Amino acid sequence: MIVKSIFRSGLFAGKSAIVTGGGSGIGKAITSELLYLGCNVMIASRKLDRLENAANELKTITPPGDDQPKPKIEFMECNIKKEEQVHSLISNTLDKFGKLDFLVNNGGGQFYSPAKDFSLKGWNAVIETNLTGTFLCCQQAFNQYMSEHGGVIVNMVANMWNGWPGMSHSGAARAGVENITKSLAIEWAPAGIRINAVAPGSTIASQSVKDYYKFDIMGQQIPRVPAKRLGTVEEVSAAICFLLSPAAAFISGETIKIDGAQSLYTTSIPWEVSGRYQN
Ligand SMILES: CCCCC/C=C/C(=O)SCCNC(=O)CCNC(=O)[C@H](O)C(C)(C)COP(=O)(O)OP(=O)(O)OC[C@H]1O[C@@H](n2cnc3c(N)ncnc32)[C@H](O)[C@@H]1OP(=O)(O)O
Ligand SMILES: NC(=O)C1=CN([C@@H]2O[C@H](COP(=O)(O)OP(=O)(O)OC[C@H]3O[C@@H](n4cnc5c(N)ncnc54)[C@H](OP(=O)(O)O)[C@@H]3O)[C@@H](O)[C@H]2O)C=CC1
Repeated sequence: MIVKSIFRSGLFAGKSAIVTGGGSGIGKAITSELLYLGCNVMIASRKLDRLENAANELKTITPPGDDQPKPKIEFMECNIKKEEQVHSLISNTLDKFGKLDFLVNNGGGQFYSPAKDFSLKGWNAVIETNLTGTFLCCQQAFNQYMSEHGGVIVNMVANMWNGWPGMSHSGAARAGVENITKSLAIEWAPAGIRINAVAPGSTIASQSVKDYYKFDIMGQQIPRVPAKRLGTVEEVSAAICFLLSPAAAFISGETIKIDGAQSLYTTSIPWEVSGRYQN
């Protein structure tokens, strides 16, 4: 997978980024585009073998142009739910690259379930992954580096604007991420930090979605999207690179929806309200 970019070759030359969940799906597309633009990238998540495979695949990416230095890709295991592992992710990245300009909090996920069936363990797993994990990465990046040097952070949320029936744990977590994005945009502005979020519709045809959700959850969505098509991982990556770039120098605390106007039109899951609720 090599994502070409509409951005200027060398735009991020010499910069350094962390992409959580960078070994698959949207995260892999972001990593690919950052490398193409000259940025050194650390990818991190729970599954080391997948990270290693992705790093081997993506290490061949070279920015176009004879005068462009070749960016480096590194990988490490990190469960973003675990504070000590997040601490190590930031400190190892600083050891490898000497700096941390960009943090992309892409790692996350959930499982489909009616709210009445959640176990507390399942609820906590999703909140800790998406909300607490994103917060820990922001906090460690700030405390170990960005408080002194500035930086840019992009958080991943989802189409939870009208609730997220069937994924209400994740909707709650993502709404929390959207709100903390605003709080930190204000608290950390004096340090020269910008922090924004992107909200893909439930329509980004990543390989993992196809693998994980056994029924055709994506195909069902197409009639519910005004654009009448699914989105691509490259379209999410492009929005993130825009937010990381100087083109977005005066944008902070904002969330960009990448959903072909889906969120204006329907809820994000084909959920039918089928009669009166029965206990
Ligand atoms: C129309 C909508 C389309 C989709 C739009 C959105 C797409 C995406 O978000 S793309 C991302 C696709 N990938 C995923 O969503 C990842 C899949 N989920 C996971 O990897 C994990 O479940 C997790 C990240 C959400 C949590 O992982 P972890 O912290 O390691 O927790 P465990 O897997 O150990 O599970 C703990 C606990 O949670 C309950 N649980 C987990 N899976 C399910 C399930 N499929 N159904 C019901 N409950 C589940 C369960 O209680 C687990 O405990 P145990 O029973 O003791 O295992
Ligand atoms: N595809 C879509 O339509 C949408 C996706 N999103 C969100 O975008 C992000 C990327 O999704 P997508 O690429 O489609 O799916 P993926 O499943 O490919 O991406 C999720 C990534 O998060 C990583 N991850 C999950 N839990 C943890 C954890 N505890 N610690 C560290 N890393 C973790 C996974 O790696 P590993 O398993 O190795 O830990 C994986 O690389 C996710 O947050 C997803 O929820 C939001 C809206 C819609």
